[in-house]
Parts: sequence; C-alpha cells; structure tokens
Amino acid sequence: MSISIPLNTTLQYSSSSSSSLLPSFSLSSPITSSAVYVAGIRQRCLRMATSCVSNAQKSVLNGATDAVSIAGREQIRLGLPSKGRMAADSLDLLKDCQLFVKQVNPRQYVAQIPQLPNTEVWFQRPKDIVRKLLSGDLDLGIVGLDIVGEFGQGNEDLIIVHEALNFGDVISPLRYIPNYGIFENIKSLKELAQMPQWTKERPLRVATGFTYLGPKFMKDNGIKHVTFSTADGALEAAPAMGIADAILDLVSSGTTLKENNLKEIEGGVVLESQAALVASRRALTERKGALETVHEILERLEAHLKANGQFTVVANMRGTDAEEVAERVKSQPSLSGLQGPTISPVYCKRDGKVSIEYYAIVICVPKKALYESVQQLRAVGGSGVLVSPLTYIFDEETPRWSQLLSKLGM
Ligand SMILES: Nc1ncnc2c1ncn2[C@@H]1O[C@H](COP(=O)(O)OP(=O)(O)OP(=O)(O)O)[C@@H](O)[C@H]1O
Ligand SMILES: O=P(O)(O)OC[C@H]1O[C@H](OP(=O)(O)OP(=O)(O)O)[C@H](O)[C@@H]1O
Ligand SMILES: [Mg+2]
Repeated sequence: MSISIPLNTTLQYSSSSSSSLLPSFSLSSPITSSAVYVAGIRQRCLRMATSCVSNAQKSVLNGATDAVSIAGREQIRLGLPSKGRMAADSLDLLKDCQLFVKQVNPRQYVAQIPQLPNTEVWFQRPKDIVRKLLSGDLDLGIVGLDIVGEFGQGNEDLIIVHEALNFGDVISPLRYIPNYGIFENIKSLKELAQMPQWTKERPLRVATGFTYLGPKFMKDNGIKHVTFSTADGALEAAPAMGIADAILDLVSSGTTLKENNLKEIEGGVVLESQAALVASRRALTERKGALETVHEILERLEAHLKANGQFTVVANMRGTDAEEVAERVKSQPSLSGLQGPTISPVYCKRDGKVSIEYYAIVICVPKKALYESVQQLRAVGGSGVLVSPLTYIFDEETPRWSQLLSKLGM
C-alpha cells in the first residue's frame, strides 16, 4: 500500500467537491489500523488541496451527499463500471449505439468517446459511480438499479434517465435454508417473520451487502426482531456457516442459490434490477451542454434498444391496388407494423409492357412474433418473404425525453 500523486506537480481539482476521494466507512465496517492511517493522510492532503481551490468546493467528510454548486469544468463526465459483470456490457451497449469508447489501456481510468467530444468517460466501481454522481464528480453514469437504490438512498439529485438498458438483469430476494431444520416449511416472508424463534435476545440474522435497503425493507415489512451482518461477497455461504438465518442478495440465474441449498421466499423480492442510465439533476440543470448530451445519448439508446427487439419483414403480394392489399394485410393481428404497413407497387415488365400486379409490403415485427407474422403474411397471399435485423428506430421524440424534462420541472 502506498500513496501516489499526479505526475504533473500542479494539483488540479476540477470537480465540485473533493469528497468522493475520501473513503467512507459505515459505522459497522471494520477499519484496520492501516486503513485509518491512510485515510488520515488523505484527509490532510485534501485539506491542503481544498484550501487552494475555489470556495465552491466543499470538503464533505462524512458522505458525499451535501449540496454543492457545479464547478466550472468544461467536460461532461460519464461514469462506466470499471470492472465486474456490467463493465463489458456497458461498452458493448454504447458501441451498438455508435458511441465508441476509446480506452488506450484497460488500466487507464479515463477514456474518450470521439462521437461526444464534450464528454469524458471515467471508469469507476458501480457504487462509486453513484457516490460521485451525488458529490458532483460525475454527471452521468451507467449502473444497476440495485446500486442506485443502495447508494443513492432515495436522494432526489439522482435521476433515472433510462431504467431498462436490457442487461444486468437481477432480482434481489431474501432467501433461507430450505431443506432442513426450522425453515423446512417456511414459504413466505410473512411466515418467516411470524416464526416464534425470533426474539429480542435471538433475532432473525440476515447477511447482506445491502446495508441500507435490507434494514429498510425489513422495517417496511414490520419485521422487528432482526439483525444484519455484512460481507463483500459469497454471502450464500453465511447460513451454512451458521452466521445467518437468511440472506438478502442478488439472484440472476438462481444457480448460486441452488448450489448453496437456499430457496427464495414469496414476498422477499426487494427490487428488480437491471442496468440504467442515471444522471445528476444538478448537472443536467446547471452544467453547460449536459442536457444536450444526455438527449443525444438517450436518443441513441432508445433507437438501438427499440430496434433490437424487431425485424424488418419485406414480402410481395399480388393485388389490384395498394388499398386492397392494405386491407388484407391489416386483417391479420401481427402485421400492423410500427405505424402500419408500407405498401409500394412493384413494376414488372412483361412482353415489353410495364404493369403492376404485385405490391411490396414492409413491416417491422417483434422478434418474438416473427414466425407467427410470416404465417399470417402467407395466409393473405404473401410470397418471397425477406427478413432482416433492424439496427435503429428513431422516433420523432423519445418518450423518456419528455419524462426527463418533466422530472426536471422543464
Ligand atoms: N448474477 C448477476 N447477474 C446479473 N447482474 C448482476 C449479477 N450480480 C451482480 N450484477 C449486477 O452487477 C453489479 C456489479 O456486481 P459485481 O458482481 O460485478 O460486483 P460486486 O460483487 O457487487 O462488487 P465488487 O465491486 O466488490 O466486486 C451489481 O450491482 C448488479 O447490478
Ligand atoms: O443467480 P446467479 O446467476 O447464480 O447469480 C447470483 C450471484 O451472482 C452474484 O455474485 P458474484 O458472482 O458477483 O460474486 P460475489 O458474491 O463475490 O459478488 C450475486 O451476489 C450472487 O451471489
Ligand atoms: Mg458480485
């Protein structure tokens, strides 16, 4: 463990608060003596640094949520997960939106997106992305909704711009050992709560990494005799180790759960989570260019995500005129397309004469309904059906944009 400083000797603090550089410890976190020592030195360095920077930069020592004004940095900052399950998926999603993150080396934590010249990417741990959005050190971020809930703690400065980026799907249920002992017949949170075993002296012990959401959930559900312990991972081991009666953790495929003899209980889902685009309200309202940037990112995301679930289907259909073909196509439930079918005449040359006997129809169909749609097309005389993937669907305006403006009171 050692201390490092920037290579150039001028200390540059362009952020609105230096708070997020500080380690934050919850009361229950064990702090080793070496950690305390480093924290002390960091705090002193920061005190020196903050005395050199503008008064607007407040040093917030216990948490990063105090309101601070927007500092005068030029670049908009987007936080992406630096590692873990969401890191590669975030980059892939942006790439699919034609936003190419140029990271020179995987160990470098800052990167550029040439398509958004006023924006910097900063790679951070998901929980730090949320903390830094609150402290004003980041303006936008991609993180799981579980992390937004846990570390955002309902702070109104955090705005969910897009809540369903289609990756990182997880739910977080409360689980317990199923096949033996006192839990054998317990199926719901209610039954778990009503077990006579839990008393003030011997409360229900829950192991969880969600030290904010966990206690809140139990309190909201009226469960009184409960205590919490925490760990950084592999929580599923806690019941078998005798450390906990139940755990509150993420579940995705359910494999870890099964492999550790745990079962989900009804009413135990705290939240359903997937990747989201999150922004700082202050940044969007006060930082020059931030709203325009989020609009562009949102448009690209929506266009890609909307298209992702659809195919373009082209088919030829014999008919007397476009209206008659349209009637036939519209008689089928899965062939209405986004707005309705596009129908255009096919000009055929026969015996030296040009005539219209066929019409080409173009529709978008949901991927899931593809085969059904092809069958319906055939049923009304469609032939030569061509199917291709759709890359983008740009609507007139994305519904999430107007929702965002109304959240911002604009
Ligand atoms: N099994 C999973 N399936 C899908 N997404 C998950 C799963 N586990 C975690 N995630 C999502 O990825 C985020 C980061 O989880 P990850 O496992 O990469 O790190 P972590 O274990 O929570 O933390 P650490 O940074 O200490 O390793 C989670 O907050 C959640 O949003
Ligand atoms: O339902 P599953 O698909 O099995 O996934 C669930 C597991 O995935 C995550 O753990 P991770 O692998 O990130 O390890 P960790 O416990 O060290 O965070 C999560 O904390 C669960 O333990
Ligand atoms: Mg994990």
